[in-house]
Amino acid sequence: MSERVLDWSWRHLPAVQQPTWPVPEVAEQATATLKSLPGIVDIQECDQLRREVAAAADGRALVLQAGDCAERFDTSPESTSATVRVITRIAHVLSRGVGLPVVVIGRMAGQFAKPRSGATEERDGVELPVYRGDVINSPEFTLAARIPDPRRMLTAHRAAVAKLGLVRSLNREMFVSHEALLLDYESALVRWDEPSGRWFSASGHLLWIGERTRDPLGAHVAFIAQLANPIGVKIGPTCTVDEVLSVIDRIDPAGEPGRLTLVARMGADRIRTALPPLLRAVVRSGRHVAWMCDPMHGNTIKLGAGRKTRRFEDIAAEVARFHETLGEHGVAPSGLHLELTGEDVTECIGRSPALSERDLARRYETACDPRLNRLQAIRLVHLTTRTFRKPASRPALISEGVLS
Ligand SMILES: O=C[C@H](O)[C@H](O)COP(=O)(O)O
Ligand SMILES: C=C(OP(=O)(O)O)C(=O)O
Ligand SMILES: [Mn+2]
Repeated sequence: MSERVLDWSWRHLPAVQQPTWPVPEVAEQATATLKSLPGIVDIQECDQLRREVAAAADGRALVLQAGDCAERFDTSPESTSATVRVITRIAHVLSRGVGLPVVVIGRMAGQFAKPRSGATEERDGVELPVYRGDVINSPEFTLAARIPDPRRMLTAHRAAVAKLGLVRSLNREMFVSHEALLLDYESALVRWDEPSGRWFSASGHLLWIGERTRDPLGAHVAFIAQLANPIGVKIGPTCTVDEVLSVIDRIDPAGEPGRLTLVARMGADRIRTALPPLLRAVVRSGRHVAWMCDPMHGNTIKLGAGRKTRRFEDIAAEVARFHETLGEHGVAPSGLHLELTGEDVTECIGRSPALSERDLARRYETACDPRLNRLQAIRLVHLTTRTFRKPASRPALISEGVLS
């Protein structure tokens, strides 16, 4: 990390979920331009966030990371304001409810790239390349919209700068984050900090690696390991003990406080079996990371018409079971990772606040995954404060055999 030459050997490692640009020269021009542009965030703020995540890892604070699944270039300022307002509000509810300071991080100002389950999408017998986020293509169901366009990387930079300005005018302590998925974009926004002798990503304060790109031997992990920013890694129910320990070794070899957050996204029905072996292995290995709960991505279901939704009850149950599991292992819960919007959308269903399958047609506006609306987000955080518990002490757990 302290060499002034960035290691590009990750370019030779397997990189999944990348677009094939139709004209590679246009992509090269776009990334050359990106490299010459000012960064979006500075390293002092990234360092500040790392210290705050370290407090969350120690149980002295909580992190609330939230925003759209797929952020759009053309999100209106009114819609952004509504989302920042609801995030700010639930951060207060959480803070008051658990009696800890809450660190607020938007999935914003750069959340423009989406990993997908399939390369194509079919509608009425027509098959087109899948939408991969505004930085790559556009969601309209036409061939022209779905062809990857590398010039979108420059639009993403402009949109992120504008969004960060707006977000900061609404909530000055707020940080921004996104999935570091599109390696051409991310690598063009790496900057050198001369005073501290470190490389960092100027594309967002915290970057995370998704469930589909967390291969410890893959390009994403090798790339991100060189950056000084706080880093998140999503872990799903198929993650093995070896994988999680290897990811920690690669991204946080020095055990730096606040450096690494593991974001569990297991699903309400799998968290009680999938998370304990990983937690135990990490605790026993003596590594100290922050543990957050993403109760969204393990609970996506597809309804008849192919529309994705999530049941509010499953989301709330996963948070409760996350708290229960961490409590049993003497580990402090470090916070929540949510997909939400301040708009009154009808994308997730549930009994309270009541929304049924029939309501989905009314305001289903997400470009990728179903988000909590304002009332659902507020209700979820109230429920979260009820099941949150500070961990019992380690010696008690060892004598009970939980950590033996
Ligand atoms: O946001 C997460 C992923 O991009 C999303 O869950 C994948 O969705 P898909 O299964 O529709 O491709
Ligand atoms: C793609 C996402 O999540 P995961 O990698 O956990 O599926 C996401 O956060 O939108
Ligand atoms: Mn998503």
